[in-house]
Amino acid sequence: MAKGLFITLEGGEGVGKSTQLRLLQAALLSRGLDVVITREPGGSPGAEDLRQVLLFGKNPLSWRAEILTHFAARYDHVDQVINPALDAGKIVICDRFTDSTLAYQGYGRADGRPDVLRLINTLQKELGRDPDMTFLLEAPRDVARLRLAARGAPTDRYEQSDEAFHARMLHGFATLAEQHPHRIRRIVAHGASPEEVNSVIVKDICAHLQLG
Ligand SMILES: Nc1ncnc2c1ncn2[C@@H]1O[C@H](COP(=O)(O)OP(=O)(O)O)[C@@H](O)[C@H]1O
Ligand SMILES: Cc1cn([C@H]2C[C@H](O)[C@@H](COP(=O)(O)OP(=O)(O)O)O2)c(=O)[nH]c1=O
Repeated sequence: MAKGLFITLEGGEGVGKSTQLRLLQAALLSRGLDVVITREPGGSPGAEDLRQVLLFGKNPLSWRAEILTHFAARYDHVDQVINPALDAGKIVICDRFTDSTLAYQGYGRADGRPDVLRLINTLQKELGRDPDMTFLLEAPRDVARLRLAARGAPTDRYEQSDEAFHARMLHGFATLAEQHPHRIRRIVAHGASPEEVNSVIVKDICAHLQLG
């Protein structure tokens, strides 16, 4: 069976993940590579339904229910979209994946509580699909907030969380990057144009694929 490449983009809101996703798709397609772009929560029809509940549902879920719902969406997305594309030898690039659950639910909501991290890591292990490469886009929170205000999309449950939540979440991403230095590459996502940020990421992917 052909083996594809599974790449994820991570980071706080407004750091430029969606922008990089589109630029990466174009850059890799122009090199003749077969690319699928997708996002979480969502990415499959059923998971997109769950996204509405997670981001815009009127009633807050308990922490266990919130984590299980993110993983219900993720299992459907992996089963119906990500695994079939990887099995067909494609490059799959996903805007957010399990590192976001660890950072937002594990660190942002639960401040790194061991039982919460354990539940997330157990669900991830059972899922059986880990990213091959992860790009963690980093920009100061003030810069990201200005970009979000300029973007003007409707704000979801997580964007409305207080600054202490965001600080814990960003600390979570930094901790994950320290724990997984071979998989997670930290990318400076401010003070440079989207195209300049993109060229750093494309270079890294091409080196991984041993392309010139
Ligand atoms: N390197 C960059 N410099 C300045 N603005 C950027 C950069 N990358 C993205 N943006 C802008 O910032 C806003 C948020 O970017 P977006 O890709 O939607 O972030 P995310 O998906 O991480 O929330 C968008 O309006 C986008 O055009
Ligand atoms: C995948 C995932 C996302 N999230 C949050 C992070 C984001 O605030 C939100 C997804 O919103 P989205 O608009 O896709 O991201 P962004 O604002 O970065 O462009 O869901 C979690 O809390 N846990 C998760 O497992």
